[in-house]
Amino acid sequence: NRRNVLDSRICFADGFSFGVATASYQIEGAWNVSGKGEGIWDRYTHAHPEIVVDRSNGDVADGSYYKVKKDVALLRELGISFYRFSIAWSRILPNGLSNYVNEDGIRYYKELLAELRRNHITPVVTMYHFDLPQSLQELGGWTNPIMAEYFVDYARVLLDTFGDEVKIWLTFNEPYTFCEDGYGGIEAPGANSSGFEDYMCGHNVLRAHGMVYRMFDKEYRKKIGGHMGITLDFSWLEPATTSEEDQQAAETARQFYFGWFAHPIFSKSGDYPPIMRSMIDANSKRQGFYHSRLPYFTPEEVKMIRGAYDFLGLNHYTTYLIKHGSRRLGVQPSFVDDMNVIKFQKDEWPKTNSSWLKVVPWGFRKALNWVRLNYRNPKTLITENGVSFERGLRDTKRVNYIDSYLRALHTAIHQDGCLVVGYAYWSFLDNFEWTRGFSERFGLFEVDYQSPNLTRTARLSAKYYTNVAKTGCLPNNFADYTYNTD
Ligand SMILES: O=S(=O)(O)CCCN1CCN(CCO[C@@H]2O[C@H](CO)[C@@H](O)[C@H](O)[C@H]2O)CC1
Repeated sequence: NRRNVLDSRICFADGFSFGVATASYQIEGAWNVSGKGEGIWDRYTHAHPEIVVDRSNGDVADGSYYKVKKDVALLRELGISFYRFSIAWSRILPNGLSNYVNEDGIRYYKELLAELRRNHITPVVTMYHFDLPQSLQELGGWTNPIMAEYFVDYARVLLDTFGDEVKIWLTFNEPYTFCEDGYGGIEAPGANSSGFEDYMCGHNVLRAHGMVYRMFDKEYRKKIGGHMGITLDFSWLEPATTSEEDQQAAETARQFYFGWFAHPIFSKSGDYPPIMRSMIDANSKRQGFYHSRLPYFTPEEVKMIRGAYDFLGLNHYTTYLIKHGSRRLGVQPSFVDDMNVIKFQKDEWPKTNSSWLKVVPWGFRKALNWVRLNYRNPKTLITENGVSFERGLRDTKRVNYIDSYLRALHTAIHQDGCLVVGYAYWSFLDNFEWTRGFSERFGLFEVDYQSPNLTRTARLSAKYYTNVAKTGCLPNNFADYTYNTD
């Protein structure tokens, strides 16, 4: 056992696993190498460099495509037990369709998986982390229902090709983010028609997820075994005051931001959250539409999607306050208008290098308990939690963030009974932070983008995290401050 009775450290259960996470477009580079097809983030950053604060892109990024051996050696040094990464759809199927498989793309991921196996590191693979093949976006992308079928074809190629080595699969990373910010906002593909295409995107992503899970469950599980889930992002949403209105507004916001995708899959009844259904139907009617802007599932689809999980992948970074909104008439239909709440953060909450990311560990505990209570305590893997701070190797603030969030997680598990089986820190390396480019660094390892071989250097947080991963306990001598965790 890890500890003796006088040991004051906080320790996680022996079976609890620590890992790190990355995503293909953010680290690989080699955007047009060895047969890889163009993806929507390649197109978007090349056509609209101004959308990224430092006008950078993922053409080169961390060059991870060329650094498999070196990077897995760093993972080994970190002492982590699993590595979450994503596969670039257009590296496997350059034009998105399964009629042409790019063998070199297969080779790259086979090489990575072999290196991980040699180092006894378990792979956790995300099938889709925002990087849709551009050729499929030209067909309307996720707003086109046929995209679900194309995703099933892609998933089948992945399961056939990698199913003997990969036992933990995530279909999607953060559908809220790529549907709302992508089809309703400024991220790729930049459709920017919120209130319409974001709901179409979400509808087809949920269908795609359900179809792939049922295929996995029926055709692959007995052959290759394994577990399949989906990763959802859940910022905790706290009522700004104890008023009935604000408490109602916070619950509505949780259902719109998280329940949009969690309720159809993890709730007992399935389908969209009732509050989303009723508010969007009513708003659409009032706005003169014959059909609700939120599509309807058929009864068969509700059944297919409900319970389509072995575990929940949960990303959590921060917390917001929610106030009730005042009904605004005549505005452009949008997700935010449908929800009709005011979202903000307290000025005194500790800041980071990302404007949206405030350090609020107690929100992590609340989010986990809301999941436990609303979805019957599903087996949960924390697939991302992390923080951006200014550059520098002595990143004590990042150590304090991780230490405080792990304390909140420990309380949620050991006091509240949340069934969390592991934790991945975001991110292994500094990487391309979407519209924030390389200006916001999340890595345990600093990447020197000026150096020709993109040198990786361990920060203090890498040493802290190695101690945690190897002992399963929070060391007493690293963090010099604990943020409020209750
Ligand atoms: O509030 S603002 O309007 O100023 C912009 C908010 C943009 N958000 C940021 C948080 N992200 C969820 C986490 O997103 C995750 O976290 C990591 C760090 O961001 C990303 O690198 C990962 O790819 C992603 O999975 C969703 C998009």
